[in-house]
Amino acid sequence: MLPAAKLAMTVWLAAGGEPLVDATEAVPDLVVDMRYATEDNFLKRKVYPEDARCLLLPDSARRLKQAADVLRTKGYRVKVYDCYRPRAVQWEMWKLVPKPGYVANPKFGSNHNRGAAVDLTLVTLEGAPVEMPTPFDDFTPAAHHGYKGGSEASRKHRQVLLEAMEGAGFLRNKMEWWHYDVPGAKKMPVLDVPFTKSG
Ligand SMILES: C[C@@H](N)C(=O)N[C@H](C)C(=O)O
Ligand SMILES: [Zn+2]
Repeated sequence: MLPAAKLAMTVWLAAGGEPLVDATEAVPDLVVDMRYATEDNFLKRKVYPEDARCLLLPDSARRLKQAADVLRTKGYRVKVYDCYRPRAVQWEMWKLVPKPGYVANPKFGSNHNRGAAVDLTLVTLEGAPVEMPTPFDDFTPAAHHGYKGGSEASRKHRQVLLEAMEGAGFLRNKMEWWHYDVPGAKKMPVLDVPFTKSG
């Protein structure tokens, strides 16, 4: 990769805080499907630029690599749907779904706004979809970790993902099988920087 491109992979906080890193640097086989950069999301419109990357705090990226390394040995790769999310987008989400648990109140900030949360699923090593209890951002009880319905395979996959993520120190969101936070996230600053800002 060209040095300039590598440099552009890093977003520095306007206030001089910790830089966000591109998660594909830590997890080279990461499948990136940034849903909010498409119309295939619950807002039904693009709220990110088309070239939005999966940006995370270094600690989040390190933990994601740890989980991905374990999952690979079990025959899975990780596919991310969302990583860092500008706070302005959080407000757009909250206007539509003001339900804490499913969407964090932007007044306090989502851990996505801190680069300290990731929305993800499993795919096979070849990148094929793996059955989960619900589609991404299905804000119903079927998305809860305690949900006992759906197929046995979907519950097993949810559990495989959960064990890998908790093994790497992530914390589950009990209402969304796809959402994980890093511990201590709330101490990190809420951000509203673009996906491409560097240096
Ligand atoms: C909107 C959904 N993908 C999500 O990330 N929800 C959590 C609770 C959040 O907004 O932080
Ligand atoms: Zn999330």
